[in-house]
Amino acid sequence: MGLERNLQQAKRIVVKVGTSSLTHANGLFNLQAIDQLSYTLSGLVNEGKEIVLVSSGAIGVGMGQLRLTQRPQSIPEQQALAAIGQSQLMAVYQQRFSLYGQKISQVLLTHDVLDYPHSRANVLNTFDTLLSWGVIPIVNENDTVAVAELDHITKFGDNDQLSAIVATAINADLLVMLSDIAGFYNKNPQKYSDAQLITEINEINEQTYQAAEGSGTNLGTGGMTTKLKAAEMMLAANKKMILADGSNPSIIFKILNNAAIGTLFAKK
Ligand SMILES: Nc1ncnc2c1ncn2[C@@H]1O[C@H](COP(=O)(O)OP(=O)(O)O)[C@@H](O)[C@H]1O
Ligand SMILES: N[C@@H](CCC(=O)OP(=O)(O)O)C(=O)O
Repeated sequence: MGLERNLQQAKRIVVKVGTSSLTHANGLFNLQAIDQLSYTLSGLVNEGKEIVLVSSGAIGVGMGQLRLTQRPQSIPEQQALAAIGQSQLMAVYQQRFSLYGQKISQVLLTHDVLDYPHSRANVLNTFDTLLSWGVIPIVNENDTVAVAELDHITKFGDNDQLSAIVATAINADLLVMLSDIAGFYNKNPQKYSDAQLITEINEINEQTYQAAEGSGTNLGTGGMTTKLKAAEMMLAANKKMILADGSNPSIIFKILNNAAIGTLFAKK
């Protein structure tokens, strides 16, 4: 028997959306997904929820603008693409959210700013103020500066872990991670047709990581490994995370009504 989900009680919610949910394979906007996302998150704010959106997509949108079909290998080119794509992404969000009278804001962060007390306090004060005003902060990694000295390949461009860092720092009740897949499977479903969806995970161990592989697309970055790391952070903070299919973001309404959707990560 799984846990009672009890997600209707979640008040402060972080929603993370990956590149693969926001853009088509050719790098152009998935307008249906963005429209649904704007509508859904605005509706939740109207219900009294506090919503933070962690949105990837800057590099993918930048690639679409320059008509590139392959993600460049070099970090400076990826950073330049992110700089191009981020403003375009925000322009589209601004337009779509304004249809619902919803105010949004841009918050660009690096993973480490929450490690230092001074910058952490500034970031948390900003989030608290925006949320108290009913504004949705739209967070992305500050890709121009986000190159960790030692291991930029895994640290650069990882909004999965950033979303969990933000969710735990602002004491969110729930992280909803939307991806291009229905949830966490016992093996990579892009490779194995008999892979099975796991509906609930209470503990993450070596075996869980063994089932997680990299991204299936040209645009996604972390694949399942970084999503599991995010889930591990949420569990350690005794918070919940749901991993679900983001092709139709209004799925969040069903998730908050405790429908049996996606994979729930929660401590027993
Ligand atoms: N065990 C697994 N369960 C589900 N998906 C997996 C698994 N292992 C690897 N994957 C891959 O991870 C992909 C999702 O990660 P990613 O492409 O980075 O998405 P996003 O852009 O949403 O961050 C899936 O489409 C799938 O190809
Ligand atoms: N910050 C970068 C990428 C971040 C990232 O984690 O991408 P994804 O795996 O699609 O969630 C961007 O906006 O393109």
